[in-house]
Amino acid sequence: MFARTGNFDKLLEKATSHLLMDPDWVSTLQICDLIRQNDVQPRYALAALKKKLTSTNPHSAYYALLVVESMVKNCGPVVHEELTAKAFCDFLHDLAKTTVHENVRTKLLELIQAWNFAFRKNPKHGALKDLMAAMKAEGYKFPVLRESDAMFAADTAPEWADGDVCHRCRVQFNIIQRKHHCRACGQVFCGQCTSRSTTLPKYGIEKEVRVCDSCFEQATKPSTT
Ligand SMILES: O=P(O)(O)O[C@@H]1[C@H](O)[C@H](OP(=O)(O)O)[C@@H](O)[C@H](O)[C@H]1O
Ligand SMILES: [Zn+2]
Ligand SMILES: [Zn+2]
Repeated sequence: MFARTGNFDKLLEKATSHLLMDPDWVSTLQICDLIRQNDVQPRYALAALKKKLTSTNPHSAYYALLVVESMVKNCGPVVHEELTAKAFCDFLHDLAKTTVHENVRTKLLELIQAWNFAFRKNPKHGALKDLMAAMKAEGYKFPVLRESDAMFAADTAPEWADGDVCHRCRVQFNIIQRKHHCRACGQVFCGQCTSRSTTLPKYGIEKEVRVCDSCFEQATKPSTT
C-alpha cells in the first residue's frame, strides 16, 4: 500500500510545484489514474490536497485546485462522494473565506457552481448544494455557468462488491483461498477465476489489471464491428 501512496505523494508534489509556469497535466492525470485503479483512496488524496490548497504559495494552491477539478472529472462516484461529504464542503467554505489568493477563490467559485450543476439531480450531494446556498447568502458572486465545465468523463470502473465466496465458482474464501477483485465488473473472486489481467481503456485504465475470466473474454474478443 505504501508504494502506491508514495507514488501519489511524489506526483502531487510535481503537480503542485510552485516552480511550474503551467499546469503539469501529465502528473495530474497520472494522479487520476492511481485513483481510478484503486491504488490510492480518494480520502487519502483529498486529505493530501487540503494541505496544498491552503499553501501560502498561490501557484501551489491553484494547481492543487486543478488536481481536484481533474479528479472530479475523471475518477467518478468514489471521488464525488468524498468531495461532497459535509466535512469537505465545510473545508471548501472555509477555504473560500480564508484563502489569500484571489485566483484560488475565483476558481473555487467556478468549481462549486459547476459541481452543483453536475450533481443537481443527486440528493446524495446535498451538502454541496447547502454550501452554495450558504455562500450566496454571504454575498459570494458565482460566475456564469459554462455547462461544458460540468461534463464528466464517461465510464468509470464499478465499485468493488464483497462476499464470502467466489462470484464465479462459489469456492469459500479462507486463510488460504484469498479474495481478489475483477477491475472490470467489480465482483469478488478466487485467484483461479481472476488469474488473468488486461487493460481496460473504457475505464481509462491503461495498465494491465486483474480481471475475471468472463471479463477477460469480453475485453479481449475481437470487436465484431
Ligand atoms: O490478499 P488479501 O490480504 O486478502 O487482500 C486482498 C487483495 O488486496 C485483493 O487485491 P487483488 O484483487 O489485486 O488481488 C483485493 O481484491 C481483496 O479485496 C483483498 O482482500
Ligand atoms: Zn473462483
Ligand atoms: Zn469481471
